[in-house]
Amino acid sequence: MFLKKSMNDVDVKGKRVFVRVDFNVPMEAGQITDETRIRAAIPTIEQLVNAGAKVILASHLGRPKGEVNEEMRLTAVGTRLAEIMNKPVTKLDESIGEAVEASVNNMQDGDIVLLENVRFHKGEEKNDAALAQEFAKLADLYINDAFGAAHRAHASTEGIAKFVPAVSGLLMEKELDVLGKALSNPERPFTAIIGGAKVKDKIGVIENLLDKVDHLIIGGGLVFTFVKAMGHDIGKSLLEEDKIELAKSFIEQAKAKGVQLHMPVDAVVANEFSKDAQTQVVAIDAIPSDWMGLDIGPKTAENYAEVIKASKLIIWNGPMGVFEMEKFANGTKTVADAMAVTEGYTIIGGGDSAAAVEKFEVADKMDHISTGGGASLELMEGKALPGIVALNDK
Ligand SMILES: Nc1ncnc2c1ncn2[C@@H]1O[C@H](COP(=O)(O)OP(=O)(O)O)[C@@H](O)[C@H]1O
Ligand SMILES: O=C(OP(=O)(O)O)[C@H](O)COP(=O)(O)O
Repeated sequence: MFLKKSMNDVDVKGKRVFVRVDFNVPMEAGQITDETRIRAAIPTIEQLVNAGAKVILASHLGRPKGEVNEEMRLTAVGTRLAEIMNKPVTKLDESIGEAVEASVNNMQDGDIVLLENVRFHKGEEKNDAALAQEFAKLADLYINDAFGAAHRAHASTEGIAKFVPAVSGLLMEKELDVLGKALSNPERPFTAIIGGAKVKDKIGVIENLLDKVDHLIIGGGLVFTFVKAMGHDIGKSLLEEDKIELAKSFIEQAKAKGVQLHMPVDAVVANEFSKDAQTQVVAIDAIPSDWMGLDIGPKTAENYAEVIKASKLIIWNGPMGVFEMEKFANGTKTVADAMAVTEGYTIIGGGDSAAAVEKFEVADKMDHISTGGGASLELMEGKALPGIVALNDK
């Protein structure tokens, strides 16, 4: 149950509405390479425009560390947004100050202004109250629609909510609704697939999931810490030495809790981390000492696909191998294809798994692709997200 006030609960006509969105899109040479996050915010923006609000959009882009960085301006995002909306978007070069206030004062109902990258100010990530008040000055109402940044307690995601009425946007509600429902009352069998490289970030998730899922599938770089915990040599594969004991305890806990923990039976190993590396498929207990595991093996991939096809709810976060390189893409592709055909409800937890389903052209077969990687992980871990906690209660 979502107990926070929504933009549907308030009157926005004629109001100056500060909307925090997550326009943190990948860019290459000044070009947006994936506009999913812009498109995901459109329903909120459209509804506000149609209701006669003055729409002031704010976002971060990248990690400029509190300084102006020409490559991290939101100019290209503003241009693209105007094209998608088929409507002018006034992109400003600042996010606070007199010039911004003057532009906002000139807005007509239904107009859209896009502020500059809020992380050009040091106070943003420090959640500085003075900066939050500068943002609040611009607005009669605050809407947080930045699900991807909801796990950050920053001036434009959390601080501002102390100084102006604060409600959630449509994307935020949809993300919380889908992820919240899936986790609070899951259809079973419920399967979670955790892969990728960030052992530290994901170990907490694994622990939390052991209380919720029927099947836990582990792959990617982080699986080798588990393989090591099982007593096998892993050669030069990725290892988080200080997490071996924890991995052992998870294997024990999974048994005790009746969770089926699925681990690789084979792996694709390489003599170096390169797209041109020599490769071979080996049993998981036979990784040669000078080689590294860069993908799950074909038998493992098939096993995982079977579990996915027999599940009613599947959440996937993190690739099964170094899928960016052809030779190590099979595990991730096999999982993506199984996600595409399963009758279960499929959720992709942002980040590289979202990129993978795009790459393997099955994105349109997924039931929900979250716009937040870190945010959906923290939600799965059962953590409260500061950007949501800060909103007004219903
Ligand atoms: N066996 C592996 N060894 C090293 N890196 C891997 C391995 N498997 C996957 N990766 C890498 O993990 C990265 C994604 O990890 P991570 O950031 O944790 O996932 P996500 O972005 O989905 O949260 C990918 O770039 C992928 O190449
Ligand atoms: O891209 C984001 O996170 P994600 O890669 O975990 O989905 C969000 O925009 C948050 O960005 P941040 O991790 O720099 O705070």
